[in-house]
Amino acid sequence: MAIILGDIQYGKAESRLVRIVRDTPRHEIRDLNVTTALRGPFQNAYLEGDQSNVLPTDTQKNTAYAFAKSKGITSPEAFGLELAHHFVHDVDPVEGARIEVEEYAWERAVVDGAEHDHTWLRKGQEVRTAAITVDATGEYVIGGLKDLVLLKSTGSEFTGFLKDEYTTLPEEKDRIMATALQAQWRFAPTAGQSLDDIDFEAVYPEIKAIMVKHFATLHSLALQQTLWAMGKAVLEAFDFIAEVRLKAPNKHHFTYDIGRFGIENKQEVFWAADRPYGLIEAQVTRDDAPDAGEAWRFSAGLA
Ligand SMILES: O=c1[nH]c(=O)c2[nH]c(=O)[nH]c2[nH]1
Repeated sequence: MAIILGDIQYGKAESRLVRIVRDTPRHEIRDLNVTTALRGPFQNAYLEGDQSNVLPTDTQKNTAYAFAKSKGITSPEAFGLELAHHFVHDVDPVEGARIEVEEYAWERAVVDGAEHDHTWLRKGQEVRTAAITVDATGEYVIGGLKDLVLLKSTGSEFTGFLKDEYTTLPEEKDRIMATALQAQWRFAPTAGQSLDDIDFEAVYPEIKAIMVKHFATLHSLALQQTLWAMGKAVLEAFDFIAEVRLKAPNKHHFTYDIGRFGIENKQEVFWAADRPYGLIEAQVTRDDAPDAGEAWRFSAGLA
């Protein structure tokens, strides 16, 4: 019997990085949480304590801060590609890099009816995510979001489900449907196109809008059906997106029994339970999608 070292990677997780562009009185802000992970011949660091191939995680962190100024941040995806290219192409032993980015959005404060130049309020909505991998097999970019909290107060039902001796759930023709959506989409440039041709900044709000629209407008027979509609619509809208992965906790809202107090409840008063929750997941893919390769191999699970 031999004990072997399996998969390895190492890096700096969750470098909080804020970039202000202040070339004019009207500043711009990007607020990121950056995770880097390197893959390559680092076995001897584990087996023998030999650091000769190890680019310190501290250096990886420094590189992210340096690039925030020298390369700028046009999008989480493009920033991740810059970092991944650098580690793989410029740092000799590195064979692969995985960069995961979260972005927290800010909106300008409105003061006396006008947008302020250098004061922002944190936007309370979703966190934008990106996961970038570069290695000898190719380059992979995944965009995404998480914690997009959505609720519709009608237009959702759940009936006709399988029942056995343990089923107590009543059929519901008109219910609240709510979730905190996590979605990730894999970019796959079409023929003649490269990742650099994709306008990640323009695509992000459009994907979010498509998903919100289908959540709102589909009369939902189940959260499963809603996820399918959202994922399919994104693929129909963008030929350079190959695959969408969705994860949706079903944030149950139970009609509260105020009949016990002689008060009728016509879907007006609910108990919003936080746990347990149904967890509905789906992958929606083109049947001719290029191979995902290393795209989904994760590091810190941030994105
Ligand atoms: O949209 C739903 N899907 C389910 O699978 C399910 N199961 C459940 O109890 N409620 C719901 N709602």
